[in-house]
Amino acid sequence: MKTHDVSFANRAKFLSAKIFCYYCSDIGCCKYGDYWRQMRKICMTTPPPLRAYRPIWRTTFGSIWQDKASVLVTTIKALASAGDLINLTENLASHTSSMVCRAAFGRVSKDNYEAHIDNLAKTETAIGESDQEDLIDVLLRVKESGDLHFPITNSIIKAVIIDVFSGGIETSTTTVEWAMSELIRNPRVMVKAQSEIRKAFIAKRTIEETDIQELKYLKSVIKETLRLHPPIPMLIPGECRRETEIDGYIIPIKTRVIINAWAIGRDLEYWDDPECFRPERFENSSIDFNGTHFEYIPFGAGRRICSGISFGLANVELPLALLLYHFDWKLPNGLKPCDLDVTETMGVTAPRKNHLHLYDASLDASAET
Ligand code: HEM
Repeated sequence: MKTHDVSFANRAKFLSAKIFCYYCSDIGCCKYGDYWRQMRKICMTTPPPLRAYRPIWRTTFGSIWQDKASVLVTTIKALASAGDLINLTENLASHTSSMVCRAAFGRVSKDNYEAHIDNLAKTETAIGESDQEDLIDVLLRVKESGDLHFPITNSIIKAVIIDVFSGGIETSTTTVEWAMSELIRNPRVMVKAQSEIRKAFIAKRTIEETDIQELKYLKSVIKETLRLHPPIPMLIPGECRRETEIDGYIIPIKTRVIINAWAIGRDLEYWDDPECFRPERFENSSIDFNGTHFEYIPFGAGRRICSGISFGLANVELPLALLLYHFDWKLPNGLKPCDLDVTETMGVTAPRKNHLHLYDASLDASAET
């Protein structure tokens, strides 16, 4: 991934990607080259006011972020006060999808795709000027600006939206779901994480992004979760672009390459007691998921590293912090932490096989006092 990254920067071709991603015209599945470079630049690297991911950024760190998070808390509080068992998996999936929909479609429902085109014709603001624009608006404006080596079509816009949906929803939901599972299985870590958050958030009316950045232990909990449960355990399969020699082996062109990030994160050669959930291993450690530490690659590495890391993390940090701040989670039916089923599903992503059901014990505690 370090020395030969460019040789393996193509994606393996799948019929499903051809169908779902408009002949692989999205960023995640397209061939490495100038088209990929243009699309990644439009989404990420142009100055912030112009970049297409800007509405994602604004949604994540703006007031919508707070509103959606408070809906999550209110919904769960209502279920908890009725004494219901809470299906955390479903609630988290619904929260993350509504964040992603807001960033992609704005207030207009997806059925009104044509309304975005009408809006574009009516308004005269330049790209990035309006604070109301969503991802589709920005992409349509980039398309209209015309100054591109590979002109953007409506199909390309749809393919980029598919990337945001397929890359953005299940990954973050799965991460929070596994973090909650590991915290339930490790009560010591749960207590430590909750006390950090409760100390930091006490007397705060709203939680800002900067408040989350202060939560050092929570960040280690998330890193440890991504080590043991990388949401895309085999990354996105790559394809060899030119014959390459590695350690005396000749890798022929078009060889499909699958990298097992799940196994790398549990490799005894690099990790002490790898099966143990111990966030402290990341304290005073420079190991990060930015693609430069090859023993830890939950977002991949090299040229094709995930382009949505900030959005993905924000969609993990805030809901997890709020779940730990507002509720005291317990397993139902007197189950012990070690009884929690942690079977994974097989697939592109690896969520829990069974939904995570917990109940809020804070009401029991207040009833006793
Ligand atoms: C916790 C959240 C997330 C995780 C763990 C994650 C993980 C990954 C991984 C493992 C890859 C493949 C990297 C490789 O093959 O080397 C990837 C690629 C990608 N991700 Fe994410 N992702 C997350 C969130 C997001 C979000 C929120 C978006 C969109 C806004 C996104 C968009 C993409 C795209 C477009 C690619 C393809 C990049 C390329 O081929 O150039 N991801 N992600």
